[in-house]
Amino acid sequence: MNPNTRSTPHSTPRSTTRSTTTVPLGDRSYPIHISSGQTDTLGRSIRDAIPGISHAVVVMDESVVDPWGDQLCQSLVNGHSANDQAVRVSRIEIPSGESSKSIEQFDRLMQWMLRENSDRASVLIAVGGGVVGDLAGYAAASFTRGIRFVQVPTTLLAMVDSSVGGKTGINLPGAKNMVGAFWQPSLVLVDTDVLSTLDEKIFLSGLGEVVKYGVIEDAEFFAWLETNADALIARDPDALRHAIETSCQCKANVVGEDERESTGRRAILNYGHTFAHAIEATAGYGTLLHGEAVSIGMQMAARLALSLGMFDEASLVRQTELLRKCQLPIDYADADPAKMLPVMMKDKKVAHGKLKFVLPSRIGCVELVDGIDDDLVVAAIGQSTASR
Ligand SMILES: NC(=O)c1ccc[n+]([C@@H]2O[C@H](COP(=O)([O-])OP(=O)(O)OC[C@H]3O[C@@H](n4cnc5c(N)ncnc54)[C@H](O)[C@@H]3O)[C@@H](O)[C@H]2O)c1
Ligand SMILES: O=C(O)C(=O)C[C@@H](O)[C@H](O)[C@H](O)COP(=O)(O)O
Ligand SMILES: [Zn+2]
Repeated sequence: MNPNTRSTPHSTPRSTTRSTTTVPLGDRSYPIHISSGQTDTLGRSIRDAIPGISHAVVVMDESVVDPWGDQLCQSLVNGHSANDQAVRVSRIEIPSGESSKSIEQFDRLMQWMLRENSDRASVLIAVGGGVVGDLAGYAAASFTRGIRFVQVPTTLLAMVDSSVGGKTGINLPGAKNMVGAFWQPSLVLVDTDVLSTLDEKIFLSGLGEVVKYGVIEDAEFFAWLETNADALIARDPDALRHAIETSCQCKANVVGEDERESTGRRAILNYGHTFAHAIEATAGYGTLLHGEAVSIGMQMAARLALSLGMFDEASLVRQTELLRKCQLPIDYADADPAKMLPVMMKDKKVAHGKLKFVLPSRIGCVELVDGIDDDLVVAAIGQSTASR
């Protein structure tokens, strides 16, 4: 584990009303507030955190408008004292699904923001999962060259990963997240109550990124997940809170040390993603959920590390069993190395034509490795199809 990260033992603590983790980025530092039972005051919290807000641009996944988006807009308008100025609220719905991380939806958003007379003082509020967070975050980074924005994540995956760290963007047909910007939010507001309307399969996909944190950085957390996977799947509030807080803390630490993925430190968050993004792009965006593709991708990466002699069989079995417990896919019968390899060469970790992989050396530790023979990569993908 990195010496700067938290080292508390992973017994499950009792939930408290609200906890806060800070993403440490100097004068651009921001809080992640994690609460439960406060969905009717989210707008109030935004007004408290961003005093003087007069125009809110609320970008919502169409599936979360009723009730979460509506509640948030209501409390933005109502939740003010006599001294506050009124807030004008512009709201737009984004079609659900990965295909909305597109140039078309980005263009639609920009044109609409202009029609709504948005300006540099407007604050964009993204309400949804990673798709809306990434798309709306990129809109915030781009409109008038950058306006403030707030992330209100509504999926487990968005709570533990995509709402934190400022990677925003959209997909190109042949490459995930290929167009975008690093643009940090001013605030992340997590309320676990919003998960009550989330489908089981989508909830479980978020566990893919949660397991990732255990493998890349925190062996104790990994062991805690092995013991508490059932509680998490049952959405036990204390287990859920602990998993979200630990994941956010890990991501906040890493982002604080390497905001723009320039030293290699942040690249560890990309564990499993070189394979996962190639699966998503070749299967067709939305065929697999991102967290599912990450689960399969981590298995491919771990098998590759095993074939290089840098990871041991027992650790691979532990990862496989934990992902199985989380009811995540561990293989992808339709994986096609011939199609995936060219897409993998579009990975953002490619530099000077060389691809780097994030590979585990043990549970709790990964390394960046380049110069790997294509045959070994093809074999690691092939094992995914062989076990069908
Ligand atoms: N920026 C980052 O650092 C980062 C990190 C991880 C993933 N991502 C991106 O995030 C995306 C995946 O995010 P996701 O898994 O949240 O997918 P998503 O945003 O597509 O949401 C999944 C589904 O859940 C629905 N939904 C969302 N919240 C709901 C709720 N509370 N109740 C009912 N339905 C709800 C949505 O309509 C959608 O159909 C991918 O595009 C991935 O690349 C980005
Ligand atoms: O925040 C990061 O850094 C990550 O890599 C987190 C990933 O879970 C996430 O899917 C991210 O969007 C991937 O980034 P990319 O740079 O490979 O597109
Ligand atoms: Zn991811």
